[in-house]
Parts: sequence; C-alpha cells; structure tokens
Amino acid sequence: MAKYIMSFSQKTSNDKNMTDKKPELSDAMKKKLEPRKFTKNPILGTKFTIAVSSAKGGVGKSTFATNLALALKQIGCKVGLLDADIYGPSIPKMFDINEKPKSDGQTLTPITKYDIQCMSIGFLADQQTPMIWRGPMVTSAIKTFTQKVGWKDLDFIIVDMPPGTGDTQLTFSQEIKMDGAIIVSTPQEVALLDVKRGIKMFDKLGVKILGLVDNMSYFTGDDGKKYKIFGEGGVKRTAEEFEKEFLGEIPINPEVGKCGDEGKPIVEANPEHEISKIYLDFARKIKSTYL
Ligand SMILES: Nc1ncnc2c1ncn2[C@@H]1O[C@H](COP(=O)(O)OP(=O)(O)OP(=O)(O)O)[C@@H](O)[C@H]1O
Repeated sequence: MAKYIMSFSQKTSNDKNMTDKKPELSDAMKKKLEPRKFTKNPILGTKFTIAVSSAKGGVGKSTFATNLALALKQIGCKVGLLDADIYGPSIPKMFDINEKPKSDGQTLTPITKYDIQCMSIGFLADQQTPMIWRGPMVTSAIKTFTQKVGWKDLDFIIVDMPPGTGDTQLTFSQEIKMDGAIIVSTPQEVALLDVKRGIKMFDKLGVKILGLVDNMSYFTGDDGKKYKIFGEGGVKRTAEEFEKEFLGEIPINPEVGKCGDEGKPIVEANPEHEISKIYLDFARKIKSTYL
C-alpha cells in the first residue's frame, strides 16, 4: 500500500513539474482568457430601472413590487412592471391578467392594467406550465423583456426579481443599466442570512442598494398590541451592519394577501388603507430620489 502511495505521489509530483512549465499563450488565446467586459444597456422607453429583490423566497417581493408600482402611479409617475421571476411569475395573478401580449414580430407590446405597463413570462405560457429552462434560456428571456418590449415613456420600471443570487440577478446587474435595488425581507434569521448574501451580490456587481424594507414585521392584535412574531429589529440591524438605509416596516395585514389573490393589490383596491399609505411613503421617497 505504502509503495502504491509513494509511486502515486511521485507520479503527481512529476506531473506537477511538467505543468510548472507554462506554455506560451498566443495573443488570440490571451484575449479569450481576459475577463468578459459587459456593456450595461438601459431598458428602452424608461428613465429609471429599480429592482425589488431578496435572496429569500416568499418574503413579499412581488407584493411589494406591485404595490410600489401602483403607489408611484398614484403620485403621478409613469410606471412599468417587469416580472423577472421566470420560474414562478406572480404578476399575472396579482394583476389578474389573462391575455397574451401582441407582437409585430420584432417587439412585444406590454399589457397595460391599472395604468401600469406590465410584462411577464406568465403572459406567454399557460399559468400551470412549469418553465423547465436552463440558465441561457432565462438570460435570453430577460434580454427579450428588456430590449424587445415596447415600453413607452416610463419614469420607472419596477423589476420583480426571483429569489436567489442566480442567472437573473447576474444578467440584470451586468448587462442592464440598473439604477437601484430595494431589498425586501421578513425579520426571521433564516431570511436575513439570504438577504446578506443578496446585499453582498449587489455590492460586488456595482448595483446601488436604495435600502432595506422590513415586510411582515408585526401584526396588531384585537387588543391593539403589536406582536413581533418573526423577531424584532433584524432587518434594521442588517441595514446598519452593511451601512444601507433602512426604508421602513410593513406590518402583516390579511387584507394585503386577499387583495393580491383577487388580482387588485391593496394600493389600487383601497388607497386609503393604512398599508397603502405606507407604500405611498415609499413611493414618495423613490420619486424624490430620482425625479
Ligand atoms: N405585509 C403583508 N401582510 C400580509 N400578507 C403578506 C404581506 N406581504 C406579503 N404577503 C403575502 O405573503 C405571500 C408571499 O408574498 P409574495 O408572493 O409577494 O412573496 P415573494 O417574495 O414574491 O415570493 P416568491 O419568492 O415566491 O416570488 C403572499 O401570499 C402575499 O399575499
């Protein structure tokens, strides 16, 4: 056995000596090995592109993205909503859109609902059909949605990102001019771990993080008391740890879920609701940052 190991290590050290002599690379090969440089293209037809993201699933990204889009519209902005969640699109359900976008063979026309221009892979495929796609297909769908959709005269496109730190986030960060990202989280430690990964990803890829939102931070009981069932202050602490702005809290309110399920988000269904007013505050903050 020892003889075998000796001869094996001798062999590998001989191999190492062989590979130590690096072959001269041709100029063409050197060029091929250079890190790829990306050009960041703006989304045509819009002034500012804002991502709503969180590396964690189910924390309320789509709920936030739809309501923020509607709140921005309510304060006079022209808004588009791009559902970038290829594997689990939510916008068709949350906006109750069942039609397919028209195409002239070159450009897809976004579907306008509640005065918001919308695009989602869910408009093109049957709602119950799973998208069983590899990364390059996802990248190609995102390029279509950003470069081949007839977005018109928009102040903002709100991009509803999928969970994770994968192909979609990479394509947007490297190849699209992103003007900012809002990170949504719930206060549980398990969500915050993913959020920290998401913050580091955007920092590394040079996307400005506008701030963190604490969604489902508490619910108010019939006794009027606030119950912080998922823990307290975790999102704010994470914002401080990474020197990002803490944008605020959104409590748990069953009306939020009900409105989303019925295809008319709360800001559209009931603009006077206390939760709608919170979204309007976020929208004013975003508007004053950019316009
Ligand atoms: N503040 C809130 N109060 C009550 N329910 C909420 C609140 N925010 C989100 N929800 C509900 O939580 C569920 C998950 O929300 P949503 O689909 O927006 O999350 P997501 O992060 O986009 O999920 P995914 O990762 O699957 O895309 C939905 O049923 C939604 O209605």
